[in-house]
Amino acid sequence: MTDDDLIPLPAEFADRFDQEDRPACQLYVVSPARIEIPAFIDSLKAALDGGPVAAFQLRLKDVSDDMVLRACEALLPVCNEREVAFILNDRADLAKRAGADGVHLGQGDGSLAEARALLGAGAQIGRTCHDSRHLAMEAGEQGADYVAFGAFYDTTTKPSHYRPQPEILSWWITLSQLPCVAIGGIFPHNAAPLVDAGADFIAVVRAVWEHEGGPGAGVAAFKDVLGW
Ligand SMILES: Cc1ncc(COP(=O)(O)OP(=O)(O)O)c(N)n1
Ligand SMILES: Cc1nc(C(=O)O)sc1CCOP(=O)(O)O
Ligand SMILES: [Mg+2]
Repeated sequence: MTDDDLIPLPAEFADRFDQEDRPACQLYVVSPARIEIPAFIDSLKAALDGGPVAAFQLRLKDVSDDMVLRACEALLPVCNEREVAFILNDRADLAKRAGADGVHLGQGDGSLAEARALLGAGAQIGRTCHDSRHLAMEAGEQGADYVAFGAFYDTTTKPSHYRPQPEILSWWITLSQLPCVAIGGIFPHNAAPLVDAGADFIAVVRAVWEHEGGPGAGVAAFKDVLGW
């Protein structure tokens, strides 16, 4: 099944969920693919103290399981102290061992049902859905806690040939109460169309970690567009 096979919602469903009840869009900070512990502990503290951050994702690539677990051990307390959700990327098994608040799973990162069985009802489980309405509906049916669409803009962090339009966010929030995340090439200057379209979260890497003023300034720069 492709998105072309989807039947449009009947008009009477258009205001099925009262959008007034939806919380304002929040910031979801994703780590660089490589970090140095312990130096990154202070970088994370600076980022999380730069403004209200709802969630932090540890997204390490091409490192050992031991390194991921050591990073979790160092960074989880920083998030816990600030009541920021700690989400581990890719690996439900390591999320369980580390005591993470949840896991983000791409389409090739394993089944949502298995992750739920492992992590329990209280865990936050996110699913990458690229530009696909079908994948998002499937993720919702399979028990995801949020769906992520992207990449909305060009990004060197994770080059992607998927390019959703902001309208997919508006479509999703009309259809589902499950939160949606917008990701990919998002900076303060280009976030407004995604916020306006209904993103519950905007997820960012370079906007925070490559900000010339440091990660705290990177987070603080979202102040106006997120209406803090
Ligand atoms: C919030 C969020 N959205 C999407 C992704 C991408 O996940 P995935 O497709 O598995 O790619 P990798 O990040 O694992 O390279 C994400 N990590 N977080
Ligand atoms: C991790 C990730 N996932 C994407 C997706 O489209 O699923 S885009 C992306 C990278 C986001 O990094 P930046 O904010 O630096 O562009
Ligand atoms: Mg992945």
